Amino acid sequence: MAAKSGYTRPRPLAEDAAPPPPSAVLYVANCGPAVGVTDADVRAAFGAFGEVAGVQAADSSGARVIVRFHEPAAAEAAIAALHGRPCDRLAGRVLHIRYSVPVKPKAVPGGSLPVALAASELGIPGIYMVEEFVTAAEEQELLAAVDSRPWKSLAKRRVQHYGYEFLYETRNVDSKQFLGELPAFASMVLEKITSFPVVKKCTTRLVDQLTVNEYPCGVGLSPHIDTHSAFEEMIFSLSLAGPCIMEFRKYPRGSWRAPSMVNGVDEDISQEPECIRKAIFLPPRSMLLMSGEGRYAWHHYIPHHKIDDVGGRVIKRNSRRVSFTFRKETLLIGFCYLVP
Ligand SMILES: O=C(O)CCC(=O)C(=O)O
Ligand SMILES: [Fe+2]
Repeated sequence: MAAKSGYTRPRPLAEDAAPPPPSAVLYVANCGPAVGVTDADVRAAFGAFGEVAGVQAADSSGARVIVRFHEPAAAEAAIAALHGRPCDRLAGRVLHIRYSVPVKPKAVPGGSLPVALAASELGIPGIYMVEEFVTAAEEQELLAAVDSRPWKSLAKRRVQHYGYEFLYETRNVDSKQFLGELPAFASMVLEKITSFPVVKKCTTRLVDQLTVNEYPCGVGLSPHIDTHSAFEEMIFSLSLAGPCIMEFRKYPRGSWRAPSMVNGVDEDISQEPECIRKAIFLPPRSMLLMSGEGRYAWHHYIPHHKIDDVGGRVIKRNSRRVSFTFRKETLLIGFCYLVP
């Protein structure tokens, strides 16, 4: 019996819910090869009510089938005659018959979510993105610099930490363990950061901690907010080598819980209850600034996709993505502010 009919069982009905609308397609339970009923038997039994267009397995149980008539009237007559009654043509077997419903197409992850190409389209206060923040030559230099240094392997990606070690277990920095100044290879980025369009004044150094993340093709990052108490307001993230989609999620008060850590990796809670979702495309060499509401009230998340739909254009993540995330540890006193 052929599978993949494109139809399935109607959901169990609440008492006051409307039943599936009448159609020419029936979902028939207690019927199929697992209970000794062949395709030909089904055709013979249902053919008495009209021409049968097809008989297919409803699922892998072997005991539920989809019967498609050409005419809805035939399906109606079959339900009236056979549902819940012994069927003579099937040796007295009692069938349970309902109208079937089409299988809902599986959503492409993030597929329905429009992806902004600019922060202004995203409309989250405090999120800014500058394209071509570094040149292609600078990008190559930065990649060569980190590739000549030791990576630390996590479950799905590799990281390097500078300034302060980031402790994934506590989502905090080890402020007692100063690893030293940010490396020389990062100074060109640091200079550019101080002239980032919205960053106006800074009484101390703007950033003092750098996490380099290397994501293999298709690997993302679970939804999180960088610990409020560990880092100051501005978090900069430079994308190199490959693009990604960054999704932002704002959860209604109280409905979000922090993902727990499993072997040093965030538990995937991407299927949590309703939230407002927005997404932006981060091309290689772009710099993202998360500040204010965008940094404190929205979780950021990189979906684990190999292919993304960006405004109808299919973007393949066929290379690694390396990000440089610059933050400021909260220990030192000083402040920077943003031009509104
Ligand atoms: O890879 C990125 O751009 C973001 C990294 C990030 O959110 C983090 O390390 O906390
Ligand atoms: Fe983050």
